[in-house]
Amino acid sequence: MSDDADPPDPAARRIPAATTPLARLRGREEWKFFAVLPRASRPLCTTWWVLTVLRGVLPGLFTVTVAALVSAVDRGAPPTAPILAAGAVFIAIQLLAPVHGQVSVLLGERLSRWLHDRLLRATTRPSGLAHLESRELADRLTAARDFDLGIAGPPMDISMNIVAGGLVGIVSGLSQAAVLVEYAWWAPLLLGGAWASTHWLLRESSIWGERDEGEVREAQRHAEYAYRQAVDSAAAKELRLFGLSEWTVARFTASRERLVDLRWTATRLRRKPLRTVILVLVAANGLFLWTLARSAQSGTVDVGQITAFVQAAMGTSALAFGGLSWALPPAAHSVDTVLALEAEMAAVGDLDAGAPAPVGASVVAAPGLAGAAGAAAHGSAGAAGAGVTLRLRGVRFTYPGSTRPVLDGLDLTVEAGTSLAVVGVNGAGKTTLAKLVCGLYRPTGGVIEADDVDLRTVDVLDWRRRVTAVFQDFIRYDLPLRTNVAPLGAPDAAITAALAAAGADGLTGLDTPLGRGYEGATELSGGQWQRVAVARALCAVGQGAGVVVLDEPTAQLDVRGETEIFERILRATRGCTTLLISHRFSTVRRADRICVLEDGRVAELGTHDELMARGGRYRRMFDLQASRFVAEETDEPVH
Ligand SMILES: Nc1ncnc2c1ncn2[C@@H]1O[C@H](COP(=O)(O)OP(=O)(O)OP(=O)(O)O)[C@@H](O)[C@H]1O
Repeated sequence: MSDDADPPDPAARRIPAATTPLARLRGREEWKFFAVLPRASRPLCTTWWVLTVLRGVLPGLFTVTVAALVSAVDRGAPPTAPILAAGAVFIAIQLLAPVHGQVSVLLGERLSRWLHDRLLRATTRPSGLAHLESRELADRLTAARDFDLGIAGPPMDISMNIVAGGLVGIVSGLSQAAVLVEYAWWAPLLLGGAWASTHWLLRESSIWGERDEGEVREAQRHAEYAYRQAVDSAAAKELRLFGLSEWTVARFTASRERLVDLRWTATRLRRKPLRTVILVLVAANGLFLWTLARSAQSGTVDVGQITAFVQAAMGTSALAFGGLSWALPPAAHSVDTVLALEAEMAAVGDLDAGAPAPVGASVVAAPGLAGAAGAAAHGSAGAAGAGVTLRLRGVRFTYPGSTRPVLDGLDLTVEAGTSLAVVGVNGAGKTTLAKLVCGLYRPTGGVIEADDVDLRTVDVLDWRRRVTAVFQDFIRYDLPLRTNVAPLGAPDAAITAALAAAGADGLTGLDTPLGRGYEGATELSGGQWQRVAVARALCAVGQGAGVVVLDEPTAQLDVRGETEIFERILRATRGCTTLLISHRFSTVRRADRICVLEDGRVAELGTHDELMARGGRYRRMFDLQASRFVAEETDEPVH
């Protein structure tokens, strides 16, 4: 097989340009925007369109009723019916406007919700992680979220209102232009064409087009990043300690100013076309009004008709450039990006995208899963899942977008039910190895086998049910302790047993929320949180996981706590296959075997005693840490 193939470039996955006019129309962002509205809410969308057409037609009707009134007065006929009709139309115009506004806002909110659902699906569904680490996709995600962030354009509920106003203008302009047909066939074409040309001449969206999109996205990304730093509590300590508050605000302001500049440039771009627009409008309206005046002089139109035609000529101006050209492009762009992201993220993030399973292989259940289900049924922390033998053969791995292999021909076997510690300098690839074993990435070369079954042929979700882990950057859920230990639920007995095994019993009640997000919540220390994360992994073991990956699980614990908890972990995971990553040799030495990772391969492998006797890298690292440790904490022997 071909190893270290270049990672897929998401930008290369764009859909080819459509060729037929209909396909081109359907490919337009504006088309897609209107096409998704019924999916956000069919009743609201129907009401919105009905109100749009009604509000568009009513001004034309008002013109006709007023003209009828003037004619009646001119002829000396009773004016009651035209007065009542004009009054009814006027009241309808006044009433429908706020109702339409409210419906627009509601529809905009529904659309936002629908887009959020799609975005969450796009980011969480792919089985791997590469889509979240791609800069190109991260930028597109930021652009897509603008309907929510409102950085480059108004938020969706406001956009929807502006779009509604713009569409009403177009329908009403057309209905007024239609009145002019009675005067002359060319009049609606002349005036309608002149006013409509402003949409084309004054398009400000050019600045947000392909040419400048990169700049806009970069400014959006920087603005969002600075904003997050300012509002997230995680960054609060360093911002204050290093005196970075003003600096962060300045960075946010600079990015926002850049966006405003880009928009101002777009506005300036309109200066030249503006002269043309004024010329076109003056010429068209002048020609029409001059012709109408001559008709009035010659007596070919009566006073009622003159009233109607002048009013209709003015009403046709509703066709002119307005909010539609301003609000629709960014809103439609967000929708288009959200729709495209689902496929693009899946193409990059799905583990099997572009990497077909070996010929003749079919997807099978994870090894030992039957045993896991049995253990899960018991629901006790003691019923550990069966371990599997993990075998890595010539494993290579290069991160997407990088050219440097992190793992480069790694051969390693961890026998079922044993523990293996992995040590190595920072950046040696220990966490990467853990992520590969967890099935979060596929190797770019070589094979990982579980009980002699190639993991590429195993359903990744099945496999992940067999594996549990404590990562360095584990999640601290702002939720009750119970949910933190068993997010998908488990019997209380299993949760309590897992907490006890992690030395976290007595921390707080199972129903007490952790973190600051809830009333009556308890805030834990770093070490206490780490015990909760360990309990989560041990609870999964009780539920049937047989492979345990521990990436610096005790880094935030004091030395006594670390020794004690690791003993507990080993006891609770007896029978499991355990991969331990740690820089603390007092923990590492307790593993059945230890491997030293260097240059993407195994440099040394053996038990603690074997490696010490060999006097190689492991021994040097161990002695270095032991001597420092003894110097600093003479009362705490390491051997
Ligand atoms: N998501 C990523 N994208 C690109 N490169 C990455 C990514 N994660 C890690 N790397 C690179 O891969 C290499 C190995 O990283 P890894 O986190 O596996 O090292 P480690 O041995 O666990 O280090 P440490 O002891 O510091 O935790 C590093 O050079 C790192 O820069």
